[in-house]
Amino acid sequence: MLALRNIKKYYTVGGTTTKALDGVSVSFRRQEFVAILGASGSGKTTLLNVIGGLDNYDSGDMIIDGKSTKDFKDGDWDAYRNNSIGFVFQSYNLISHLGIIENVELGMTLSGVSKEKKRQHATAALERVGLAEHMHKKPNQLSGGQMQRVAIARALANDPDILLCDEPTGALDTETSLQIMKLIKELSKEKLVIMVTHNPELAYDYANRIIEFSDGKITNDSNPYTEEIHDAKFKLKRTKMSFFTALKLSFNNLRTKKGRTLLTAFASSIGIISIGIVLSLSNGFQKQIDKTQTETLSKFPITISQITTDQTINQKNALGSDKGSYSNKKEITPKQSEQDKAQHVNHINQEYIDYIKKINPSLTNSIGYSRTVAMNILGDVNGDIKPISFSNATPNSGGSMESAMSSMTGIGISSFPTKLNNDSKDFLKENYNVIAGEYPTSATDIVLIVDRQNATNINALKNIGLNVKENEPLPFDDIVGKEFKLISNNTYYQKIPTGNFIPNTDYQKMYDNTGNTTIRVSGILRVKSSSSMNLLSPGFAYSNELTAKIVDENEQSDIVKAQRDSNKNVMNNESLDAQAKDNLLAYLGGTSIPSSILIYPNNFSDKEQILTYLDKYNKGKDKEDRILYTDLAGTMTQLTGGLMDAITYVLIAFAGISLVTSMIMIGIITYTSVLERTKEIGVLKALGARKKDITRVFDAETCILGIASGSLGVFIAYATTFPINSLLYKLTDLKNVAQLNPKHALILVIISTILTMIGGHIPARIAAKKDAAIALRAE
Ligand SMILES: Nc1ncnc2c1ncn2[C@@H]1O[C@H](COP(=O)(O)OP(=O)(O)OP(=O)(O)O)[C@@H](O)[C@H]1O
Repeated sequence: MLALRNIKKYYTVGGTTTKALDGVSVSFRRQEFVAILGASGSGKTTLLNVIGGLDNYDSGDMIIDGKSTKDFKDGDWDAYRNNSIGFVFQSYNLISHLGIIENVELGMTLSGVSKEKKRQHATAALERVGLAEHMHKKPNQLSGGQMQRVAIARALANDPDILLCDEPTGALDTETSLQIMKLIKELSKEKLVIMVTHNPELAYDYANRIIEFSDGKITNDSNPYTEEIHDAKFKLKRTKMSFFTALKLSFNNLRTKKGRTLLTAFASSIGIISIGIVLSLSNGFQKQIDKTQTETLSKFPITISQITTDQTINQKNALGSDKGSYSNKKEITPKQSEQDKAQHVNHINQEYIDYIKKINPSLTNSIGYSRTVAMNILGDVNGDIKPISFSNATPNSGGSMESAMSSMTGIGISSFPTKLNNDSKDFLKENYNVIAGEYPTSATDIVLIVDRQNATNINALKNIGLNVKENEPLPFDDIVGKEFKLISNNTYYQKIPTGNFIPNTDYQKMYDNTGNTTIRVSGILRVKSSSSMNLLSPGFAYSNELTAKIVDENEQSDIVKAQRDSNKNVMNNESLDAQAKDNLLAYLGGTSIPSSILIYPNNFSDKEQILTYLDKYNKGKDKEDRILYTDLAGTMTQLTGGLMDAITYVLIAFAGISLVTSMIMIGIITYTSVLERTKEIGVLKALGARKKDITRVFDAETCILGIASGSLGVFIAYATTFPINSLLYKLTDLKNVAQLNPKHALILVIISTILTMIGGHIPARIAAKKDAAIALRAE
């Protein structure tokens, strides 16, 4: 059954070597009761540990059922302990946080026996040791003798072949000792029982074979046996503990230390709480910012102007950049300026305009086409006919910088888009209220835009010939209904004998011309809400249709035709390059292609779709053929979005420090738990637990702690948002700023679990590596 061949086990500590087993050779019968007697320190426990596979021998061989154990791996020893060995210790070694029945079931739990079978076997084992009625108690509710009976039941439950008892009666009184001995004697009828004892009387009374031991050697054997080695018929069933079992085991352990567990969970949740609060605040602030931006920026158009800035240009090595070291070259490097490099000319053509027209009409209510065409307009200024204009430029100053900017950004322009179709909303009606007169009814109706205080640009009023002073009120009637004459190029310009064209100066005659178009101020309009503020600049605004009409009328005029054929300015003979000529032709109404296109999206998400559509046009096109757009609202959103993100990251980094602290703390706590549970680790190993199982038990414990602290943290963070919100409401009038995103909450719990498991895993590994024999000797 079991044979030891010249087994040696030496311990060397601090230079001295103890020969705990010094060449032990002995064989045991399948059923017998062997008592091992010997002085303290003679190596009896070491022998039991070696036989039980808790300790490895240094040399020699141990043969079980004909199989040598020389080549046994860790897993084989684990399975051997679990299947073939039952241990009974002097100090019972029951696991106090498990019930009696669970203690008895533990070995079967490790070998993956089903729940019903486990209960059945455990009950039978407890009945056998006479403890059926105490089955539902905890170990600390039993007497010493009863506890030892539980330990015997535990050793029996898995039906092992060998029962190893290390001074099983050492801690019991005489009467109880006798009862236990009787029980063990009974068992020896069906099993091999090897018992270490200091009590020769008990040994002689009960055992049928006595082996005397001294200094690691057998000195006497009352009933020796020589086994003939047959072919190996030894088979092992591997043990396997599921993570769920580990969880249950750890959960029970934590339950017995409720206070400490709760405190630990709370302490380690502080990191999660702070991150939770940071996230909910930044989340809320971002929502507020987005809301404000949607209100103010959603109506801003996407602009496609003829000259624009390429945002993608790499500005790292740009001229004047302050990066890198000083050059020591004795020469200079010519470079294009950043602005020049980034400048991109959009060649807007009919193909592109057709492409724009195909934008899904549900995404935009209006598309504006602004043109740089000059309007030849004459007005009656107190009986005098004079040229007037609808611009906001300072009178007699020529063009303004402002209009160049606004054509790029789409903000503060003076022409409004007309309805795309009957279903779409009217741009003016959507964004402006009439405060005098009416909305335009035809292309030749213009309107005066005023701000919330009814103020408008003084230059606009001066430019139509009104004699106004700053802050001097003007009645609506002075403006509403006012009429001007739009003069066609052929009337406005006259050809002189040199072949050049000059504007006519006989204004009265031109004014009276019957072919003129009449332009009327139909009404005064005021911004409706902050969202439409700045769309049209205060001053006169006219429809896209009006400029289209002017171009239509003048495209074939004499001056335009002449200008088309000449590379010089037909008015003053100045030489023109291609771009200047194009500009001049556009000014005279010679090109139907608009100078800029403004697409007004319905909302932010529709805008994204429009941008995707516009990007699609550029796919596969050469750089110079690409048409770039400006999305001012997008740029601004990105800026503020980036800022909020940056602040959030910094705050999370700070809060993260406390998370790391809690991770270290969990590590320390798990390590303490490992120390506290050393005995338990020993017992688990004696029952056949693998290293993996021990790691699992502690990993499971940290997993529970991690989930608990994560959930607690998230809950406290959530609860804190209420007082924070009421405080912020008092301070800033902003409602419900702090909002914990459920997704974030879940991620935080997961992070907490992972971090605590990492923190606890190292102590768990230490626990797994603990030597079982040493663990069981621990006090
Ligand atoms: N892990 C160890 N490291 C060093 N020495 C050890 C270790 N374990 C046991 N020993 C030594 O081996 C010898 C045998 O110890 P063992 O516990 O087997 O004796 P024992 O006969 O069971 O003693 P007792 O009857 O007092 O329990 C002792 O001298 C002990 O100091």
